[in-house]
Amino acid sequence: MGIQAVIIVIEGCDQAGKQTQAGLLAGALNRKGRKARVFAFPDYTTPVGKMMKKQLEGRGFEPRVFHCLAAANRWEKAGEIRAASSGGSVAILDRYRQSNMVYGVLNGLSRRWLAGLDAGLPRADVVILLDIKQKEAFRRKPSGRDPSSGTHHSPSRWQQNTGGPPRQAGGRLWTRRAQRTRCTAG
Ligand SMILES: Cc1cn([C@H]2C[C@H](O)[C@@H](COP(=O)(O)OP(=O)(O)O)O2)c(=O)[nH]c1=O
Repeated sequence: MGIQAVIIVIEGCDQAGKQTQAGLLAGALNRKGRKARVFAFPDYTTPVGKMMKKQLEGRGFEPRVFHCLAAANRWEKAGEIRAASSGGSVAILDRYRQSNMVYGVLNGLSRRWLAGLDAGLPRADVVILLDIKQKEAFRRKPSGRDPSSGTHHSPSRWQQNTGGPPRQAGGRLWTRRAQRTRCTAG
């Protein structure tokens, strides 16, 4: 029997170190003789990614449009992710559908609606959540946060939407989704 496809997702708030850990993991797998490719989302190089960038930079940030685009951005890459995770190779995803769920809920959107956008995409085998405190995230990046970020809005706004501070609410959602993900990687 051949080696299973492996998709590893690394999630977490802004500045959690996702890119760094994705790179380290790819390097470690390469040294063990496994092919590994890192995909970072949003991928701003694609046509949809360029639209996301405009949404993040523009004044008229519209959550429904942004989260649709974020899902479409993954669909643009679905074929490449499938190819990169086949035949014993590993696809490492720096943010994936879990981000849309967490930030989407924090933006006041329904889980069902958000889940529908990503339904059918390649599924993760492992989801790793890098959990850092909001204070530490702000220490690493004090300003210039984008409008979809769970640390962008004032705590009171998030309190209204989620019943808790962003990291806590995000953490709970991320954890719940991560627990549901069956771990099949060896
Ligand atoms: C991938 C993704 C990101 N996001 C949010 C998280 C961030 O606040 C924002 C931008 O992502 P981020 O990881 O901060 O990208 P970069 O640092 O390269 O600009 O988009 C979603 O809301 N849904 C998604 O599916």
